[in-house]
Amino acid sequence: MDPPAIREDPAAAPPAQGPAAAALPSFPMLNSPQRLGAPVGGAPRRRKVNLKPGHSQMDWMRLASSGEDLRGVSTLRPLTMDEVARHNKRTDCWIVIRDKVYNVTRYLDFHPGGRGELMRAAGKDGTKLFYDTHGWVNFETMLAKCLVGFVAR
Ligand code: HEM
Repeated sequence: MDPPAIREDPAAAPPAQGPAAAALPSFPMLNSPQRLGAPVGGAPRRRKVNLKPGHSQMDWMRLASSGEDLRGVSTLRPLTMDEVARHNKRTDCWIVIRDKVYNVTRYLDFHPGGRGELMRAAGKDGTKLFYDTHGWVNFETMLAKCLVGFVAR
C-alpha cells in the first residue's frame, strides 16, 4: 500500500514573497511617526534627534534612580522667576513646568528632542512649550529627582 500523500496545511499562509510581500503590513507602518524622517502625509513630522550611545530614556531612568545628586540643591524651597532666570546655561539649566522648578542640566543630553529644544525653556516657564510639543510625556516621574523647588507666586 502506498504511504498517505503529504498534503500541505491549506490554512497555513504562504511565505511572503514577490509583489504580495509588499502588500503585507509592516510594523511600525511605513508612514508611522515612530519612523525617523518618515514621509508622513498630513501627520506632523517627528523632530527627534539621534542621542549619544548610553543616553536612551531607559539610561536616564537608570541614572535617575542611581542615587546621584541631580538637583544640585540641598532643600526644596519656594523660588522666584528671577532666581530661575539665572539658571539659563547648558551647564546650569533650570526650567519650570506647572509651577515646579527642575534642574534639567543632566537631562539635556538625554532629551529625545535634543538639547537645543530643551534650552528654549532654559531659565523660563516652559509649560506651554512642553504641552504644545508633547503633553503625553510624564515629566513628573521622569524629572522627580531633578526637582529643586516651586515657583513662589
Ligand atoms: C519645555 C521645553 C521642551 C521642548 C521645546 C521640547 C521639545 C521636544 C521635541 C521637539 C521633541 C521631538 C518631538 C517629535 O519628534 O515628535 C521632544 C521629544 C521628547 N521630549 Fe521634549 N521638549 C521640552 C521639554 C521636555 C521635558 C522637560 C522632558 C522630560 C521630562 C521632555 C521629554 C521628551 C520625550 C520623552 C520626548 C520623546 C517623545 C516621544 O517619543 O513621543 N521634553 N521634545
